[in-house]
Amino acid sequence: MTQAIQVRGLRKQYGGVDAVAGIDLDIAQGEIFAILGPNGAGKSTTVEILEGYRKRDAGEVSVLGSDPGKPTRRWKSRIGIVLQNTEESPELTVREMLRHFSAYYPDSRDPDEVIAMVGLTESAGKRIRHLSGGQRRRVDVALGVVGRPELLFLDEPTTGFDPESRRQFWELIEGLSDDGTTIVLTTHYLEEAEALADRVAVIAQGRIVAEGEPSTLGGRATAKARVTWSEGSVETDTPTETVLELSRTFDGEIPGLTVTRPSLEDIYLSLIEPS
Ligand SMILES: Nc1ncnc2c1ncn2[C@@H]1O[C@H](COP(=O)(O)OP(=O)(O)OP(=O)(O)O)[C@@H](O)[C@H]1O
Repeated sequence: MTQAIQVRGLRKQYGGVDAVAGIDLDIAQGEIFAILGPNGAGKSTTVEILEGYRKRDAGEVSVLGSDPGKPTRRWKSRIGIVLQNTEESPELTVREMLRHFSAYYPDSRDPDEVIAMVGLTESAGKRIRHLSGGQRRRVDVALGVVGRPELLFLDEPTTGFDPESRRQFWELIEGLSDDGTTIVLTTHYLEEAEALADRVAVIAQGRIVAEGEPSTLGGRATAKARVTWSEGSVETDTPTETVLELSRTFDGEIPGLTVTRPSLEDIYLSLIEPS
């Protein structure tokens, strides 16, 4: 499988303190990869190094086959970036902004198509300063994808989105991924990582503490299940058997039955606990 991103032994210090303390990463072409971790864990520093915005102190990094420490114009045009706070021109309309930026790229998407992709068709003629926070975020995303990037970085993309907008955004990202775009996102929403990511990495104190598919991260798939019903609750390795027994006891439907395994959030919280 071709790798979009390869990182070995990445390190970055600020004032003698480790922000990134030796990270290895392999992200395949076409993958949706989520980077999770508490505030200050080193996510943004890592991503900014991959984007070519920050110098590393040590380590080998390859992004789309090039060293992001020596970015070329051509390489930059193959990458889309959606930062946490994009500076936009408040007096331009959404359509003007997109048209303006699309001209920078050799193979850009049609601005109106991108506006439709992010659900802003009805606001295309509005000035940016008249948009809501969530709508501005959609403009950020539109600007990130207008250049038809092979690799898209999204830094906390759905902060401030209402639940419906978030779901629409997830569909947009899945569509981009189906078209072959590699996507790297940081998020504090565990359900977002679960819904979108093929793989996740959890970073804590500058190191990767777990990596894998959301469904199996940290032994999640093999963890004990909790069977709860109206009168009790047990943890068990054999929930099916427990449910069958209960069903016999109740002679049919079990009142208030739920069977759960640890959520991604449960696993995440246990992984980032200070040891
Ligand atoms: N320019 C800088 N100068 C000095 N220290 C910095 C700088 N940028 C980040 N740091 C420090 O490096 C560490 C990692 O920060 P980073 O922004 O990478 O974390 P993060 O995981 O992205 O956090 P968040 O979830 O809050 O965005 C933190 O301790 C932070 O204070």
